[in-house]
Amino acid sequence: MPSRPDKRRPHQKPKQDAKSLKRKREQVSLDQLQDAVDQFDPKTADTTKFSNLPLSSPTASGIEASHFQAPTDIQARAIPEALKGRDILGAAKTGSGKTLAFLVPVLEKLYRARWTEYDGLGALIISPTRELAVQTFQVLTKIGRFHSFSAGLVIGGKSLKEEAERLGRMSILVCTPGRMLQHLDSTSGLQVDNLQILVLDEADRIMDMGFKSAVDALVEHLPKERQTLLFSATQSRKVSDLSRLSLKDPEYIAVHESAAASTPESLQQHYLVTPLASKLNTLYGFIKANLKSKILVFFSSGKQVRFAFETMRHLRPGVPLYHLLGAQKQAQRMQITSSYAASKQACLFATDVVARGVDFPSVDWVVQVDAPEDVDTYIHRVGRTARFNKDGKAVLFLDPSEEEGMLKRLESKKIPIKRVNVRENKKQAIDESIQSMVFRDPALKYLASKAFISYVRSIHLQRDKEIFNLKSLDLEAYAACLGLPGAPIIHFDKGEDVKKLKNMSRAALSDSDSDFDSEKKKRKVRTKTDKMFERTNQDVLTDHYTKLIDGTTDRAAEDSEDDFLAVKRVIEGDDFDTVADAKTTLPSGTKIIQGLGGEEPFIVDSKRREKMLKSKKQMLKFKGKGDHIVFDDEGTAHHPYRIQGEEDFKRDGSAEAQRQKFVEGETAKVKEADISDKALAKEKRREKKERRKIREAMEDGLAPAASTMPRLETPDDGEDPLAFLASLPVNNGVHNDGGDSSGEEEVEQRPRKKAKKWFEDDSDDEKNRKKGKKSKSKVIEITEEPDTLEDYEALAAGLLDD
Ligand SMILES: Nc1ncnc2c1ncn2[C@@H]1O[C@H](COP(=O)(O)OP(=O)(O)OP(=O)(O)O)[C@@H](O)[C@H]1O
Repeated sequence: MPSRPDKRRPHQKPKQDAKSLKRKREQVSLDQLQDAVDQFDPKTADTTKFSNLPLSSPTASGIEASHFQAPTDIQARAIPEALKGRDILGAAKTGSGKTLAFLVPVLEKLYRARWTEYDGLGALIISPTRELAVQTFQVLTKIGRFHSFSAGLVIGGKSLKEEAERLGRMSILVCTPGRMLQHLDSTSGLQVDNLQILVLDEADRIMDMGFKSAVDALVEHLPKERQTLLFSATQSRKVSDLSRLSLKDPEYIAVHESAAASTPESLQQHYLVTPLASKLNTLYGFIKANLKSKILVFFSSGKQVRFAFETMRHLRPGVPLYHLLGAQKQAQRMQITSSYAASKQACLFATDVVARGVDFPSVDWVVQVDAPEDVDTYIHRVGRTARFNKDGKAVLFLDPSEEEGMLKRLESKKIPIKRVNVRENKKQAIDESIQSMVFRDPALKYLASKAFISYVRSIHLQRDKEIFNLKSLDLEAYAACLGLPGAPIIHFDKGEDVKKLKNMSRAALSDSDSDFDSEKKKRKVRTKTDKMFERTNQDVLTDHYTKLIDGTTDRAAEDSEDDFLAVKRVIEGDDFDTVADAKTTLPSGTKIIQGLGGEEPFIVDSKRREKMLKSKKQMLKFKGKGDHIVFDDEGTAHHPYRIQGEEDFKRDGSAEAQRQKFVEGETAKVKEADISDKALAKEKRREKKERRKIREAMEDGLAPAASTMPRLETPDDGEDPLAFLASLPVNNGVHNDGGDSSGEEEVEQRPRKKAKKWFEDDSDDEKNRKKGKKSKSKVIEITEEPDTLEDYEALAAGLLDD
């Protein structure tokens, strides 16, 4: 029997063949690509076009689709070296295209390694700020659109768990250092053992004091066998930094070293000398004179930014105003960044959070109201304009005391800067408007004091004392220009902390300018009280700050912020002359316990003292020493009799005289008691008489006259129960119709029952009275129990009468 042909085999074979053929073809092209890279010599090769570079087709297509044609200097030199697998230290002016210089090698490295999502993390790109990380990620998604890698952004703003779930399958991550470290420490699915390439954008910033610990810890997680690329406009060749990152024989590519300056030639740089107290006037005048421009204004801290923004906003200069600082929420930061980026004419007040790397299109002016901490910061700030061969202008405001030192520093880096003066007719004075605004708005006053404190603090912590000298600044005038009635007194910390702070860059010191700051915040445990205090201060001035602003603060007042919950003053018992005095002085609810032995009163004004109150042992001293007393046969307590000594007895006079004195005293006491007893008996008799009259009137069916009614305690509702009773038809006895007894009936019956509680039978009595006969009953009606001796006598007499 002929065997049946296997129909599956012929089908499978071509498929397998096609797959292996495809794989083979890919391998061949990868080998060719690798050969091209190896043979590419940037010094001799033509690098004027991207198409001349040895790049894979997905990367080349991505670059073309993003409309990049010719590589910039840094790109032309760095990309071929990086493609060869070398570590790079890249330094190029701001806006010269460094982002592409490291993104292209990243894509190519993973492409040539045929990286898949199952290989773990292949490339890690670290940025110092969230804004820069977002921007880098956007460029990556643009030029990498024809690749099949998965890429992620790790900058915080979402929950760690939410981010962690997605990290496991990412091939490329763009991150900020602090957040990435958190994931490396806690996210189990994140596999970094295979990491191929590490990139540090703005490397000098990432390697400085502010990020030092985070970066060192982060690098410890990564494998040593990897390629490392470091890029910045202000790159250093510090050996210590290179060893920290285990760079191997790195290629130093600096495209501006031979050039005249480290800033773009298309950038016009100016400075003007304006005293610290006039800076806001000058800024306002500047904005008013450049309403058709896109302006970026730098301040040294978030507090400065907020104060300037809030005041200028009220003055309506005639251009959209934005403000950006690290303390804002991530979504708000992103929204402001994109709104400002899209604007043609606008003014953004910002901290150094956007000083580095951020690529706002077409910024006309960069204004530095507060001087930068060093020349590098200056270069990065002014680098937000005149990007990629476009024109741009920058102006730096300097206090007269800062001029000399700052110019010296700028000259050392060959920065061409010219002095300019503000035209008289362009000067604006907004001091008075600010003063009245601050006077009216306590929140603004609070902000002004914070701005003052943070500025003075930042100057105090500056490392370069040749430029920044606190003593030469007119702080009173500065406080006045912020609308404050006087310069707040500031106490600076001493010792270790200051040393640490001085080593830190000012960017790191300003509020949350970077990822580092959020790390600092995380480390500091904030209690509910802290949060409550922060909240309170947002719109209400505390006493402390009122004093601070009024300039009346002293060290004790300063300290009050620290001991928010501490007992300010312990009230001692002897703070008051009498207990009554204490009661009127202390808040209601305070307990005061007077010791029996004449001790000072115990005042319960705190939890601790209240607790003490519960301790019997502690309270013993307030009970006094106790007195010895005896009880007589009648149970009355009195001091025990003691036999008087003979001498004491003689001192009181003769025995007869003492006896007489005693008799007289006792007689007087008896007389006194007799008078009061008689008065009491008289009153009782009168009451008894009145009660009898009422009873008789009721029994005869007559309402008693109001005047004859005895005064009874009225219930709370003010109704006299007797008056109520009198208004009812008197039934001459118990009303009972045999039906349901209503409430009224109950009320009616009650007094009768009470009055006759001792009655044996009232029917006979009634009959006898009606017949005018004298009752023969032996039962005597006793309406009241006898109280006094006289009552008993009267009762006895009645019995005898019978
Ligand atoms: N080859 C290129 N062709 C055209 N434009 C380019 C090219 N490379 C970069 N650019 C543009 O130049 C601008 C600046 O690029 P990039 O942000 O990479 O500069 P940078 O050197 O990183 O600046 P910084 O030092 O401020 O971070 C961007 O708008 C970018 O789109």
